[in-house]
Amino acid sequence: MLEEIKEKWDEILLNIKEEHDISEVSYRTWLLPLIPDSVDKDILTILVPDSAFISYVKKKYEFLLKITIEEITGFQCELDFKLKSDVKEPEKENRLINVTNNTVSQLALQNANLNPRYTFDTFVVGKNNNLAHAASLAVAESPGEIYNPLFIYGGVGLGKTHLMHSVAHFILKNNPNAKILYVTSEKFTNELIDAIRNKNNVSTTEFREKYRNNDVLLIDDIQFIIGKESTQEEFFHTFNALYEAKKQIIISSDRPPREIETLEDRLRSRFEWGLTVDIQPPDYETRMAILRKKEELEGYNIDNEIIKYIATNVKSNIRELEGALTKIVASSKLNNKEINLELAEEALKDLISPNAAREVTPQLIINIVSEHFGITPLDLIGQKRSKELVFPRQIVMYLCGDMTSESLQNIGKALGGRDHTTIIHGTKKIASELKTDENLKNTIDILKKKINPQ
Ligand SMILES: Nc1ncnc2c1ncn2[C@@H]1O[C@H](COP(=O)(O)OP(=O)(O)OP(=O)(O)O)[C@@H](O)[C@H]1O
Repeated sequence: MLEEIKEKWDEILLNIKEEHDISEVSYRTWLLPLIPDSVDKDILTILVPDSAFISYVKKKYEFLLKITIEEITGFQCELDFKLKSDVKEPEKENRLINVTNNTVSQLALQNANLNPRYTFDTFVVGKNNNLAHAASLAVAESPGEIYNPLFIYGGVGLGKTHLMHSVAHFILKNNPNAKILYVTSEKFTNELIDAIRNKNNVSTTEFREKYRNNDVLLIDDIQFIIGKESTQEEFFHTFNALYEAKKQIIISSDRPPREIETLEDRLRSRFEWGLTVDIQPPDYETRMAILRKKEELEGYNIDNEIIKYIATNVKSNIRELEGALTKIVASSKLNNKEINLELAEEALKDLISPNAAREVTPQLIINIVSEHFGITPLDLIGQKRSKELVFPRQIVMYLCGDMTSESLQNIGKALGGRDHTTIIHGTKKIASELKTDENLKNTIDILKKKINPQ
């Protein structure tokens, strides 16, 4: 019987997918990895790659597997799920998940505050994020039902935001009317400050409605509400209201709840009610797969040697990994030169040099501030004077004065060759606004923590 089941296994899995309308990503995550291993009397043993998800696969797919096996092979059986690594050597694998028809409307994405590029299809699964990916997918399939809250933690630029948005996309695709809101903890805090002061005529009641009236609330970088008592208090009530109504909450942080020292105990324990999963830095194979995926998405055509060079040298941050690829392509276009190893080495010398590590420099501040405000470093140091650029530029001036020992001349130089009087003016302006503007204080606080996380 085992032979027949093995022979027809693909057919069985595909049948489940088609008959029960299982999405491509769920099919690849839960069903494709299942392996029929042995038959003993009427018990079929199936191998599962991850222990944390045996119970999920059982709950969601055991019945479907049983009836489909019977339908296709005539074998009436009970199923026993075993961990693959207990039986066989684990395999190395990176799965590129390709789901094409993305039908979530632009408006729904905007309302929920989602990045259209951050979906499960563009997320590369490797050993470093396997569990976080599977947990996110399980939540996307059954929001509010299994892991609530889902708490995802990991270092800078490792894909926490990408995963959170993927869950939201998936839910919106299945249910376009789902009410979903993604927000950073900075935005949550600033809106709360505004509501308490009744700025822009937003009352605390409206604030509460906005956050509590959701099917799914995604809150990013929760570590930044640490130490802010009134925000923690408000978030506590938001959490309770959503949780009691069985609405899904997904939280990200740079560390697990137990390591967020100033987090109130009542929040810490609530964060641990659901499932906590981490994302680690990617291994070499995953870095290669991410670079290839990026290459494919952007339509680049880059020699394998160059991809290997980047994957070997940029290790701990996926944002930097992607940035390295973009930098090489930009450098080739700008200098009108073919991409080769020499050009790659030159383009990445700052990133890869051993001294490039975490010293607070004007360049680091420029990079972090521009990312925070969603502008490019080139625009930030450029000559345009629109409000969206002037404000972050002045913040950079202020932070360079506060966090580095660079001279005004050097700060001006890093900011595209500006005069020292401009730097003094910008710095003073921010310092004076800081005296009265709570939102700005919160933003500067967060930027400082991003620049110097210790
Ligand atoms: N597994 C992955 N596959 C493909 N792209 C990835 C993956 N992980 C991260 N990325 C990409 O890396 C970049 C950084 O990811 P993201 O912003 O999600 O990180 P983060 O962990 O939220 O960072 P931060 O701590 O700064 O908030 C994004 O462009 C994202 O698409």
